[in-house]
Order: sequence, then structure tokens, then C-alpha cells
Amino acid sequence: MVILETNDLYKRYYYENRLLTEALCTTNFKVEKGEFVAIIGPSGSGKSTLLHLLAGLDLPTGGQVIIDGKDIYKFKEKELALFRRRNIGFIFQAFNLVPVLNLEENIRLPLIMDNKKVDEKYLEEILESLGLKERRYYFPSQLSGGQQQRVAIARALITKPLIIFADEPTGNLDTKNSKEVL
Ligand SMILES: Nc1ncnc2c1ncn2[C@@H]1O[C@H](COP(=O)(O)OP(=O)(O)OP(=O)(O)O)[C@@H](O)[C@H]1O
Repeated sequence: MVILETNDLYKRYYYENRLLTEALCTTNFKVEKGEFVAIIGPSGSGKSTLLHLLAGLDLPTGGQVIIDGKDIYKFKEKELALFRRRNIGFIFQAFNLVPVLNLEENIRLPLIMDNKKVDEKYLEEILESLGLKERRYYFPSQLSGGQQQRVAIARALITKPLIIFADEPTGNLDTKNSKEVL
């Protein structure tokens, strides 16, 4: 089953009506449910642009992104925000945790924002499998980079999303922490 599809997706930046950068040239591909795909390419080749477009975080110049059969850029802004929150997990290179919330609260946050009940058993499973149980009441500033990134992963998993996008999730980590996160 195809979970993600792009149709002639592209992104250009203009400056004073002149083409400044072709950040992403026309892209067509499909991703099957359960597939693990890595996007590789030199610096500036458009990897982040592509990921942001796929996750509904940026607007394409043209083309479609279809997730679970839905053309995500046909949604109105609020609908897209809701669709994103319910169906898409995103892990950033900079962990983007909320500093005033503890580890567990950070993980619960997407469900709280959606007025949804947390599946407590699943939360415990995630904390256990990511080795975060003993640190659940720590704040982000009290955690190592690898631990913070694992919290970001847990936060992406808790909503049981259809698809998870990760933009260089180990980019800020040393070799040991990178291995742990992967
Ligand atoms: N706001 C913008 N205005 C103009 N050009 C932009 C803008 N944002 C990105 N670009 C250009 O789009 C191209 C693709 O950038 P992108 O960040 O997607 O690359 P990348 O492959 O993720 O790079 P890296 O591996 O270095 O993070 C680059 O040439 C960049 O200069």
C-alpha cells in the first residue's frame, strides 16, 4: 500500500520576480507503508526542502504531496495543521523540545494539544524501549543530546503517526549517541 506519493513536486525561490534558486526540481516517487527510505545528497541539494514539503511544513511552487490518499496542499491551513498533528511525526536535527516541560510532558504534548487521551501502556513501552524511564521527570537541559533526541523520537511516536520524517536526526550527536538513536 502506497502511503506517500509526490506528483511533479517542485520548489523555486524567486527574488524581485527573478528565479533565485531551484531548491527542488520536479520530483516523482512513491513510498510504501512500512518502508524505510533515506534521502541522501550533497549540501544544498534540496533534502530539507523536500522533507519540509513532504511533511506539510512548507508550500511547494507546484505539484502534489499525497499522504494516505490525501492531497495535503488541498487542505486549508487549519485542516493541514490538524492532519499534520494527527498523522505525521517529524524529528528535527535540533531537537525542538519545550524547555519548561519535563521529558514525559514533552512526549505527551502533541496529544494534550489535540485533547486526546494518552495510551498510558504505549507511553510506558516507548519510555522503556528508548531507555528514558529513569529520566522521565528531567528537563531537556538536564539531558544529553542523545537523550534529548530520543525524547523527540518518543514525541513523534506517541501519536502513532502514519509516517515519520526525520531531518538528519543524528546530525548533532556523537557516534555513540547516533548509534543509540538509530
Ligand atoms: N529561503 C530561501 N531562499 C532562497 N533559496 C533558498 C531558501 N531556502 C533554501 N534555499 C536554497 O535551496 C537549496 C536547497 O536547500 P536545502 O536546505 O533543502 O538543502 P539540503 O540538501 O538540505 O542542504 P544541507 O545538507 O546543507 O542541509 C539551497 O541551494 C539553498 O540555498
